[in-house]
Amino acid sequence: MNPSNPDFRTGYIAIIGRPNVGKSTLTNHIVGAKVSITSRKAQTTRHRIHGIYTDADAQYIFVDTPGFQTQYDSALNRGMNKTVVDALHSTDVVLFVIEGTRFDSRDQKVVDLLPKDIPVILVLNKQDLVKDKDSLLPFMAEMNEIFPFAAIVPISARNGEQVPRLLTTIRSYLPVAEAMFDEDDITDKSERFLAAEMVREKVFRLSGEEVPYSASVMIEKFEQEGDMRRVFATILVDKENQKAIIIGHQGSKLKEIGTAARLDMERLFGGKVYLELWVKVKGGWADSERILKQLGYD
Ligand SMILES: Nc1nc2c(ncn2[C@@H]2O[C@H](COP(=O)(O)OP(=O)(O)OP(=O)(O)O)[C@@H](O)[C@H]2O)c(=O)[nH]1
Repeated sequence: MNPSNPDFRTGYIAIIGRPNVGKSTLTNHIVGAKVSITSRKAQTTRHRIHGIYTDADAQYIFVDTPGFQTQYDSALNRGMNKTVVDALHSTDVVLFVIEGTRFDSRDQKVVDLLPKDIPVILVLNKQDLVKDKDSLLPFMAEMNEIFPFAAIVPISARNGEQVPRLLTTIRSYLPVAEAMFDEDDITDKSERFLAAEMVREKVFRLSGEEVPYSASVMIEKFEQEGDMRRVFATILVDKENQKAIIIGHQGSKLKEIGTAARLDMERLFGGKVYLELWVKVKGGWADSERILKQLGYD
């Protein structure tokens, strides 16, 4: 127990919601560092990521679940949905994020997964985009009919509006317990994992619509010598034409991806990074359980 605060609380919080509602943006805003990746494209977060935020009264340990996949059915997506469900049952509070004052059939699919034995807070994100503020109260009343939410909190993850209130609400559902992580721990994921996420984010951001979500990144080697890190990574794609897009004219796109990823790594790791990237074609990997295991999705 924290002797200076006998009511200090610590707990796990899962964030769930269909793709693109702003789950990563919310985690990043609270945790204050880029541990999870955001992108305009849906389905960019595949791993469970713990973001940790500690203040004088509580330690919030966030599990950022992957977007609940309702569209495709491959080994990867089945694994992702299982991760979502597992994450929910090992937490103290679940945040269910939806957009503004919209609730559609994809959100309903997520509601069907919500646990009945853990408090679920409904987060109405992107309030900055809601024009008709009068629609909020009736919408909240409607939402109360579809599930016994512990609380409903409208926020804007992008500008941080009402996020402190969300934290206070979450805290009231966390158990009284001492902190589990050092105060400046941002994530329990390894630098190796974060390096792969950063490369993957740049591939999505910089190679445009032609490269689908099947692109993945394997770290072949990660070495550290003092403050200097050497990262050797392979970008795996499905098809030859995707490989050509990622490499670009005379390697210009790959260079752009590499530079952007390296700068992000240097910022997060706090030291120089040497990054070497390759691109390989690996047909049909999304359906191969063996390769998924190698990549760490089990
Ligand atoms: N206007 C506005 N945009 C937001 C807000 N929160 C998130 N966004 C945007 O919505 C898009 C999706 O946000 P993400 O945080 O990647 O969404 P996600 O739910 O983690 O998505 P997946 O990883 O695909 O499951 C991004 O372009 C964000 O900038 C908000 O409060 N207001």
